[in-house]
Amino acid sequence: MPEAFETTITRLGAQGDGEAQGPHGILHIPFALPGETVRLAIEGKAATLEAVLAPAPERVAPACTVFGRCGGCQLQHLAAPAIADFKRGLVRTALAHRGFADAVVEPTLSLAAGDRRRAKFSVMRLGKRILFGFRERRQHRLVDVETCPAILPGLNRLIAPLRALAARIPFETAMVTVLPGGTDLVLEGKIRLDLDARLDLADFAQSADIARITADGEVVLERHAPSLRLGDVPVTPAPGGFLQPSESGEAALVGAVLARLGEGHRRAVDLFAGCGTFALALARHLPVAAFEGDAPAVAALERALRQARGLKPVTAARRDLYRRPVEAVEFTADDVVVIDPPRDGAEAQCRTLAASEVRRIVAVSCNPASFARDARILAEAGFTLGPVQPVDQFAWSSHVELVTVLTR
Ligand SMILES: C[S@@+](CC[C@H](N)C(=O)[O-])C[C@H]1O[C@@H](n2cnc3c(N)ncnc32)[C@H](O)[C@@H]1O
Repeated sequence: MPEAFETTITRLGAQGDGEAQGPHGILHIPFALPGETVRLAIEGKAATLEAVLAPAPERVAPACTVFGRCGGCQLQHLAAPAIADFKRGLVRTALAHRGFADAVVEPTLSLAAGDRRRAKFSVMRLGKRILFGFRERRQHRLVDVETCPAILPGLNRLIAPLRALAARIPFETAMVTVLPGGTDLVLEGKIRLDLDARLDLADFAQSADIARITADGEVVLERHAPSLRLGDVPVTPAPGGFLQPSESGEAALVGAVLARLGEGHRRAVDLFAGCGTFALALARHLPVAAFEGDAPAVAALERALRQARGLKPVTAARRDLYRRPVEAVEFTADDVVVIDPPRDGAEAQCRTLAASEVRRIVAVSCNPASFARDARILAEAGFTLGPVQPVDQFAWSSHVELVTVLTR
């Protein structure tokens, strides 16, 4: 039997849930905000928000009708300035946890919501009914969506046609990326494509203006290259390959990296380079050695380099930087290193950087906790952490990125 409980929320936890002291320990209460008096239903350790008795001044009406059920957003009920403060706090806390309590953390650079160029939709078939949308928060169920305020209008326009396609072709997920050069569609789910299905996809590509369709790893059709410009070089990413989630986010991160390059370097080393977001911008200024683990991303970068004009020399190497980080002796004191690892961070790579002669590292991270761990390795080898810039390109989620520089 759930127990009714009234309390005041003390803080927002790392996942964006309100936290309060409950009868048997700390409670995590989704959609409750600090300072609010709330009525909860408690069952074991789980608390559900029943009513907000005294709302916080920062509470706002959510932008989406399925907010609260959909797993995509956690913070639509919080005003933008408070989200920016919360994310700055997440960075501060992660740094303090690793002994950087004195680090300068700048105000969050927040990018507008509604800009995301990629979405991964899931499909669930209930008899004749098709659910098409996003996973529910912490559930396997699906929230049927007709529109999403976090994504570009060009992506929203594809929801209805994709839902109709799902009634004819049994895919389980559809990842769509809207790029200036065309839309890329990646379908997955053990799809067997007979001739009729292939013709159907060709008609769909024509009517919905899709540039390329890939199904379970097979490029089924490419009407033209779904490309974007990175560092002003046309690049066609591999199907579903990593890209920054929005054009504005990409521009903000590239700008922040270039602003921290410093002077007098002979070469930039771009670690975890993807298909060249930073490498191609850096190559306007310096020769670049790019390293990346994903073979299709390296191939995309190499293809782009063959067409590029006016760049300094760039090498692109496929390398698993977890198992085989670039060794200390492969760097020189004249290198500036740019590093942008996945969420797990770059512990092994930072150990070889610590042992190298490198004096300047521009770090980009999507996980303040793994960044702080890796920065501690570098600090113990004499690096000083510069001002840290939080960047929020995932409006309404609890994610935050950061850019900074470490020097010695
Ligand atoms: C956060 S993304 C950054 C990509 C690129 N810097 C950009 O901004 O587009 C991290 C990149 O690390 C790559 N990656 C993941 N694990 C890796 C590994 N073990 N070794 C090398 N690269 C890896 C991913 O393929 C992805 O391209």
